[in-house]
Amino acid sequence: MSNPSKPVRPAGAPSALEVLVRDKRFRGADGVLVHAIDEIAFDVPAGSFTTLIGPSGCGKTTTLRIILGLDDDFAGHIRLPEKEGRTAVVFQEPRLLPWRTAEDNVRLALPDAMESENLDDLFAIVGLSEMRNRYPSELSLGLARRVALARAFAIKPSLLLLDEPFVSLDEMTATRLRQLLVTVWSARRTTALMVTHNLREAVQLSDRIVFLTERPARIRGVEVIDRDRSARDADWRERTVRDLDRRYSGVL
Ligand SMILES: Nc1ncnc2c1ncn2[C@@H]1O[C@H](COP(=O)(O)OP(=O)(O)OP(=O)(O)O)[C@@H](O)[C@H]1O
Repeated sequence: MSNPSKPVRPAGAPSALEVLVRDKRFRGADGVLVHAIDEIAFDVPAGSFTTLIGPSGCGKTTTLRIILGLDDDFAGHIRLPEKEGRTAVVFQEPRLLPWRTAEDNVRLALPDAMESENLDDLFAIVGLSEMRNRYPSELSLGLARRVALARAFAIKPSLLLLDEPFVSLDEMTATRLRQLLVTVWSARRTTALMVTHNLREAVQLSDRIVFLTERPARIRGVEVIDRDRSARDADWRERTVRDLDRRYSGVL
C-alpha cells in the first residue's frame, strides 16, 4: 500500500539531487591530514538552480567531484536526480579540443543515441549559429565558454554541475553569459548546481543558495530565492546582496 503522506512520483521522473557528506579528509603529499568537509547536507530540488557559495578552499570543488563520482573516499551518500540520467559539467576553463570545430566539440559529447541530433536551436540560443565551424583558437574566451555551455546542454542532462563557469571574464562578458545561461537553462530546464565565489552571480541565477563555512565545511545557511528571474532587476539584486552580506558576513 502506498504511503498517503508521500508524494507519488512516476517511475523514472527526476527527483532532487540529495547531497550528504558527513566527513571528507585528504592525506596531503607530506602526510598531513586535511579535514575538508565536516558535515554538509542539502538538496537541489528537481528542475531548480542551486548555488554553493563559500570561502576559498572550503571544499566546494571537492563536493562537486564527490557528486560526479570522481571521489568515493568519503563518509556520506549522494542521490542523483535520475539513476540512469546523464550528468553534464561546465568547468572553469572551457576545455575544448583545439583540433575540432565548435560544433564537433559539442557533438563529441553526444551519446550514440543522439549522434544525429539537430543542434540548430541550441546553437541559436547560445548565439553561435554563425560560428559552428570555427576552431577554438578563433574564439574569444567568452565565445569558448558559450561552446562549453552548449556542449553541456546538448546531452540533455538530468543534472548540470557548474564549477565557477564565469571566472576570469571581464564583467560585461560575464554578465552576458549569465543571462545566456538563464535563457538556455529556461529553454532546457534541468537540475543545476553551481559553485561560485560571486554572491551577485548567485543572487541573479539561483532558486536557492547554500552558504558554507570555512574549512572544514559545514552549512552556514540555506536561502531560498522565490522571485521570478525576470523581476530581479539591478535594484532588487543590490538590496538582496546587501541583505545577504549583512547576514552572512564576509561572503562578499
Ligand atoms: N587531492 C587533494 N589532496 C590534498 N588536499 C586536497 C586535495 N584536493 C583538495 N584538497 C584540499 O581540500 C580543501 C578543499 O579543496 P577544494 O578544492 O574543494 O576547495 P574549494 O572550496 O573548491 O576552493 P576554491 O574556492 O579556492 O576553488 C583545500 O584545503 C584543498 O587544499
